[in-house]
Amino acid sequence: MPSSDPLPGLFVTIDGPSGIGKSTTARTLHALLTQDGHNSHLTCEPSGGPIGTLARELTEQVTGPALACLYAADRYHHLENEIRPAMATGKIVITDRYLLSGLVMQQFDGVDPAFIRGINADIDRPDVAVVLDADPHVITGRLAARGKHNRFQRITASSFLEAHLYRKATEELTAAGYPVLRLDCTQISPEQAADHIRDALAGPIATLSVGTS
Ligand SMILES: Nc1ncnc2c1ncn2[C@@H]1O[C@H](COP(=O)(O)OP(=O)(O)O)[C@@H](O)[C@H]1O
Ligand SMILES: Cc1cn([C@H]2C[C@H](O)[C@@H](COP(=O)(O)OP(=O)(O)O)O2)c(=O)[nH]c1=O
Repeated sequence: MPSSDPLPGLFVTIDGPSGIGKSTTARTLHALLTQDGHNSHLTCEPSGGPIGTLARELTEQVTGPALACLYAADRYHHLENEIRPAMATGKIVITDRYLLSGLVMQQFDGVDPAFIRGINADIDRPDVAVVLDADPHVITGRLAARGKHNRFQRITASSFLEAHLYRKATEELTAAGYPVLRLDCTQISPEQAADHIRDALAGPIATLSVGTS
C-alpha cells in the first residue's frame, strides 16, 4: 500500500538509459547533500535486498511479465524496508533507478507499459523524479567505456532504443502530473548534473518538516 501520510523526508529518483551516468550522478549528489549538512541516504534498484538480488541474478534468464513482477516486488519491498524507514527519520532518499526503468526496460521484452503501470499502481510517488537524457551517440560511448552489465545492454543500438523509450515514457509521466526533472547531460560533468539537481531540490528541502542536519 502507498503510504497515506506524507513522510518527513524527501524522495528523489534518478532514471535514464544504461551508462548515461545515473550511478555517478547519484553518488555525487549524495556527497554534495552530505557536505551541505543534510542527512541523505543513497540506494538503488534492483535493491540489495533478497528480491532485488534475485531480480539482478535472474535478468539473464527470466523475461517478460515474470521479470517485470520481480522488479515490481523488489520495489514494494525496497519501499517498505529501506526507503520509507529512511524518509520517516527525515532523510533525503536518492534511488538510482525506479519506476521509469521498469516502464522502459520491460518494453525490451515486449511487456506493455500498461501492465507495468498496473503492477506498480501502489508504489510511492517521488517528490522529484530526475530523468537523465543525452545524445544517444554519447550514451553509447559511455556505456561501452563503463562496460555492459546484462542482455538488455548487449542489444545492438540499445542506447538509441532506451533514449527513445525514456523520452516517450517521460512525456507520458509528465503529462500525468508526475514531478519530472529532465536533465540533458550530454555536455555536462556528473558534478554539474548533481549541482543542477541540488539547485532543483532547494525548494523541497526548505520545506522538510524535520531537521535533516
Ligand atoms: N556527465 C558525465 N559526463 C561524462 N561521463 C560521465 C558522466 N556521467 C557518468 N559518466 C561516465 O559514464 C560511465 C557510466 O556511468 P554510470 O554512472 O555507471 O552510468 P549508469 O549508472 O547510468 O549506468 C562511467 O564511466 C562514468 O564515469
Ligand atoms: C529497476 C529496474 C531495473 N531493470 C534493469 C535495468 C538494468 O539493466 C538492470 C540494473 O542493472 P545495473 O547494472 O544496476 O544498471 P546500470 O547498467 O544502469 O548500472 O536492471 C529493469 O529491467 N527493470 C526495473 O524496473
